[in-house]
Amino acid sequence: MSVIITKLVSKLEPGLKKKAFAFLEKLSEDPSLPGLHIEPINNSADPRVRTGRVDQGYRAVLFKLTTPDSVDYVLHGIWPHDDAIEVAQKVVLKLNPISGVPEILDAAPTVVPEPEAAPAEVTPAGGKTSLPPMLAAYGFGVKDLVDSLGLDARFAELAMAATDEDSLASVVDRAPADWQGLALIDLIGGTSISDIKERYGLGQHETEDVHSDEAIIEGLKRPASQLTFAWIESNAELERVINEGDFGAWRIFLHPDQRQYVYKGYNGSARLTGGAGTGKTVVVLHRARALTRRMPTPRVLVTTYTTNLANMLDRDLRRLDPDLPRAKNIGDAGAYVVGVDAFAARVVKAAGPGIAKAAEAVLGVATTEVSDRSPSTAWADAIAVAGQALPPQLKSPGFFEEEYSAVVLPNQIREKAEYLKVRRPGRGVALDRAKRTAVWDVIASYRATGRIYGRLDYPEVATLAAEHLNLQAAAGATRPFDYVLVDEGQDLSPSRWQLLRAAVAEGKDDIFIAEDSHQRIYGHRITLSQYGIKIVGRARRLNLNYRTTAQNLRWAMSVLDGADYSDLEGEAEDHSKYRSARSGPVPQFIACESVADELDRVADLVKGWTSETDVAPETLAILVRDRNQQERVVSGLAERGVTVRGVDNEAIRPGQPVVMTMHRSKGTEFSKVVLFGVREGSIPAALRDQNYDESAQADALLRERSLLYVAATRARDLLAVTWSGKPSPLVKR
Ligand SMILES: Nc1ncnc2c1ncn2[C@@H]1O[C@H](COP(=O)(O)OP(=O)(O)OP(=O)(O)O)[C@@H](O)[C@H]1O
Repeated sequence: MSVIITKLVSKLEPGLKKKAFAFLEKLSEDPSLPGLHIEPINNSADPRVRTGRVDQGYRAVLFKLTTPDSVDYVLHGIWPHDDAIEVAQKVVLKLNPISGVPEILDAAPTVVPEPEAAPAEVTPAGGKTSLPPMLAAYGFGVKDLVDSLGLDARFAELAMAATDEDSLASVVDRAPADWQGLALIDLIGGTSISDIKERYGLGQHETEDVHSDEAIIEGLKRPASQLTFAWIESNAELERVINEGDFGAWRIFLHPDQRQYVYKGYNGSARLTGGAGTGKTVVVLHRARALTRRMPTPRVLVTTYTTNLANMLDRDLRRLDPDLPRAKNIGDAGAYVVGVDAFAARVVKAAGPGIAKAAEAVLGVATTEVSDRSPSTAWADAIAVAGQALPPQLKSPGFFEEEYSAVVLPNQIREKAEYLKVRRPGRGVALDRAKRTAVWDVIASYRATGRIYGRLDYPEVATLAAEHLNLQAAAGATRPFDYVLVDEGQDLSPSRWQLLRAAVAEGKDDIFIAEDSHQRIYGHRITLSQYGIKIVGRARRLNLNYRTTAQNLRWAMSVLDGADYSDLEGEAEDHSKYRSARSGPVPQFIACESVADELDRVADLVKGWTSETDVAPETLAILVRDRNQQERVVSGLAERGVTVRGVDNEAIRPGQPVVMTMHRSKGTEFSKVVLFGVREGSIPAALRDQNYDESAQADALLRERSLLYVAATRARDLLAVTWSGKPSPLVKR
């Protein structure tokens, strides 16, 4: 006996959650328990309908499905007693005859809201013309939607009347079933009807009896059904779904594409691209669980660039499955979640004196002093000490960081003679022999200082760790992991990739990478194949944005317009395919006269938001370009009577709206977001340190665009963009 829930369960009123859980827990134990009162209803349109007693005032409406193998209950929802009886009398569970997806429908005809008036377009002369319906312009008619896909006829009519993406998104919001809304989004995204049918498993079962219990149970297993219906594996899982509401939906109701990437076996490394909010992290987490559940329990590394994000992955993996086996130490069976630099440091620490061999190979010195990190001024100091022969434009810490991490470390260059000969593909700035010699002098000084103080920088630690694992493997040791999963792959530098390559042997499902090159805010463009990670045809894409409304997404994508991005295999990236399943207000743009004025306006905005009922203050955020601005906003708002919390490395805590840098906002999400100080000169920031090369400048500008894109896509519902003086050139209205 199982309980099958629908998404409605995650939308229960707070006061009802505990009781709903107790009811469903008992139901899955034994439906005949007397307190449950599972009873049929007189004159119900569907004889399988049952009601059950949740408490004195509330009743659940269920369908009882009986097959030779089991008796299952589908929970439709929970309502006050009289409403529940009314619902129970008229609802019917049956297969949609065309799509083969089970649907819960009213037997009585429904009243569908009238289509919204088509938005009007203002002509230059000031007159108004109506826009043509959008789906018709794409060549689709009601017949395609209803007869080929099986969409509800009234819903299809509404969809046909939509004249642009926003009005279509608001129609999608009212879809009678999730798959119907998503099919529309796919259609305007250019997916063919036959591909949509395949993706959602539609229309391949036309001969089934639409009312039989067996056919309905089979239908509930199809990809389209799994967007709305779910079998509950355990009471603990049920409790989590009920308690966490919409925010927990990702744990249960995967999109068919997401599901495929979670469970698919790959003949090697694979890569998943997708815009912000398309569920890449969701796939990484589910896939990590699926891999960890293989028998015997394998060793699974889940990693990403920053510690903050690794902590969030760790928390969410626990939320997804608190019982998942966890590895305590590197090399133990179970899931091991850690930031990539912390992983490198642990490998190096665990090696003890054994790290000397790797240090000899990478740095040319068999040091074992590897626990301290270089200060952020180390390159500037080395340039000051040993950079006299450098041409002025190369006196740049940015140049050295990149040269060291892209050329010197990955090639294990230890001496000047090696550096004079090394190929530097992909590096913009050309270096003749004299320049190379001058550059090497600085690198040698940097290394010498590191040795004196026993310090290494992060890329050095990663390279040492990679070399150590490779040396051990060459001596016959097994690599520490069976599977590696990487989130935010676009931010990793060559030495981190070398480390991850060294952490797992080449083989089936060895490395799974989620990435979005539009969100690269650290590091430089690289291609994976250079570091032994071969994707070869195992790259896939997610296009549906679950987080951001269509209106906010459109603005966020306008920030990327006109810039060239390429993915981790060097292919051009296109953002025009991303679509949102949600609709909301257009972003607000607030031009201010001065910073004081901007703070006044933002204080009013935030006061308004926090005064609304049902708003958890920590779901509101103000995102800023840097730490100074963060402090200014926190104190400026405090002076205006608005208490907000500046968040740096610590986790977000409940109770107050959050102020954080755009960098720190990576991977987070909020209901309402202000992008503060989006003015000329602030973003893009003045790029003083990138003057050594045009391509470095262009890359730095790309990262600035990405930063604004990352920040803009943190908002689930509302986005406001403010500035004082001139707006950033990236702001298009
Ligand atoms: N199948 C789903 N059902 C419901 N919500 C989902 C689903 N997939 C993703 N989401 C929600 O969408 C939001 C974005 O998901 P996620 O963080 O995985 O996206 P992402 O692609 O990693 O985003 P980013 O690159 O911006 O960090 C989250 O709130 C998540 O809960």
